[in-house]
Amino acid sequence: MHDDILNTKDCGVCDRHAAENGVSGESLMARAGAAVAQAIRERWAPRETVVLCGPGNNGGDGFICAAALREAGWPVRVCLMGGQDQLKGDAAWAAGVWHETPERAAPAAFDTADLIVDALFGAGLNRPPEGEAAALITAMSGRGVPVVAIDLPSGVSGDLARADGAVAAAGLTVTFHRRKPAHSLEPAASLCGEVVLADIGIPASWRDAVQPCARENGPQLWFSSLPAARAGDHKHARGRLAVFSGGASSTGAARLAARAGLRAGAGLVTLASPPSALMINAVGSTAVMVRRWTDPAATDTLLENLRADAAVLGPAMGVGEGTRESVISAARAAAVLVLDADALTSFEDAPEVLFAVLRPGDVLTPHPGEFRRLFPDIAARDDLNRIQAAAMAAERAGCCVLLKGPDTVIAAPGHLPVINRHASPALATAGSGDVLAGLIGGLAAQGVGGFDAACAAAWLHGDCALRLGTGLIAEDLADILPERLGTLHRTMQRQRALGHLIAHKS
Ligand SMILES: NC(=O)C1=CN([C@@H]2O[C@H](COP(=O)(O)OP(=O)(O)OC[C@H]3O[C@@H](n4cnc5c(N)ncnc54)[C@H](OP(=O)(O)O)[C@@H]3O)[C@@H](O)[C@H]2O)[C@@H](O)CC1
Ligand SMILES: [K+]
Repeated sequence: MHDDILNTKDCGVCDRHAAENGVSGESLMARAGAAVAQAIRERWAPRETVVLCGPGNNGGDGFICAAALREAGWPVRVCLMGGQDQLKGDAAWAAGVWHETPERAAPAAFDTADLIVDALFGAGLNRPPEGEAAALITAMSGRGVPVVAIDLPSGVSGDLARADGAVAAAGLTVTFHRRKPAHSLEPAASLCGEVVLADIGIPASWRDAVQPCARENGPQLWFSSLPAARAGDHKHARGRLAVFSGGASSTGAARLAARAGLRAGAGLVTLASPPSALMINAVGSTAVMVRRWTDPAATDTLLENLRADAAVLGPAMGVGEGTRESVISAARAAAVLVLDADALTSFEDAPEVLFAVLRPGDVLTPHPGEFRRLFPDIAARDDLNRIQAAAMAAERAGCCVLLKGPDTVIAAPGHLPVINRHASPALATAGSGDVLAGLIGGLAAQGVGGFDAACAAAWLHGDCALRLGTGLIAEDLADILPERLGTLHRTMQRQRALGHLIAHKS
């Protein structure tokens, strides 16, 4: 599947696997360089182009790209950092395809360029660029013309997905075979600009050699696990969700989550309200039921009385002993727990107490600050990317962890982590996280497993935001969900029908 993400080391394994199966490195490089030239020609008319080649195979791709552009009539110059006699293997072969001696790379080389192809470093970057390399990168980005990165913008670490030194942000990045973490995780993903994935002919048996490290989120991963409403279902059969409210002055978050749970299809949603919030929640809710909740230590009894299938705890509940006690009590009930915000921060001083009561189907939804409070040692490690950090946290917590961000990562023991980029910056608004927790709770209440519920909710949440655009407020998100779910069902039906048709014809 093209939504697989591979670590750079494993991409190298795929290249070697190709060689062992009769596909040479030269052939891979020929296709890689040609794909970059093709992507450029599809986007720009011929213009003065400078290709900056580095000392490794990324530079080799640059030579091939330059030759292909020249062949198509483009005015192209090639600059090389280092001597041509130092090029090895496939890169040395590719330099021969260019037929000319490349110019010695210098910052002034870009002075007349209208387009720059960055083939300095790719997957082989092994330290922050300094000296000559940094000066070339700075000059590339200072020119102010489009930069097309081959595989990765030079200076970006493909696995850690960040740049620790100089980097030139690209308008287009053409990568090969499969995306690497940097194409999907911030801050690197934004430095890549548009990402084009090119097939370079690696045999399908690469899957015998390596495992992806993650996947991009999409309905194909979880659509079949979504509940389909059946005629004759009554509200209790469609899942019961309980959402816990804060006190009188903090009720909005829980109401947002509860409404989202209903929109996600839960048959019955109850707002468990402390006495001070009871009237406010009753007045502020219609289809959502309201139930008096007084004793944190008896939260399990309330959940059992409600016969809750899932429970959302945390949004504006307050940080402290009461919330801690409620979570620990809730974990004794049968309901799947979705823990957000204050339900996470309340365990900052003793996260292991929380992890001890969680079950595999439960879901934690921390933003980076909350993540740091629960997993300080993991968050402090600069040798891990967000995929690895979330996966390690999920193993430790023993449940699903959804680490929020523009590149939300969802990880759970036994599952390949998923990155959700189907979202919009407009989601950075008050209450949007409460809606997400409610959507997960609503799906979990209907029997969707915690990991699938988190993946589906993250995608649907983002889909609603993309549809609404700038100016959205949290209230809008859940209300547009039925329309988005309808569109998704129709799209998936069409795809299935098309799949049947193709299978039938072939
Ligand atoms: N058949 C294949 O394998 C295929 C590979 N493909 C392409 O190959 C790319 C990977 O190639 P790669 O492994 O040669 O690494 P690459 O990114 O060129 O850099 C390594 C060179 O850079 C140097 N260097 C590193 N960091 C540095 C720094 N900070 N500052 C200065 N120097 C630094 C490092 O030098 P050294 O560490 O030895 O000093 C070494 O010389 C991949 O991204 C894709 O584009 C495609 O064609 C598909 C087929
Ligand atoms: K590059």
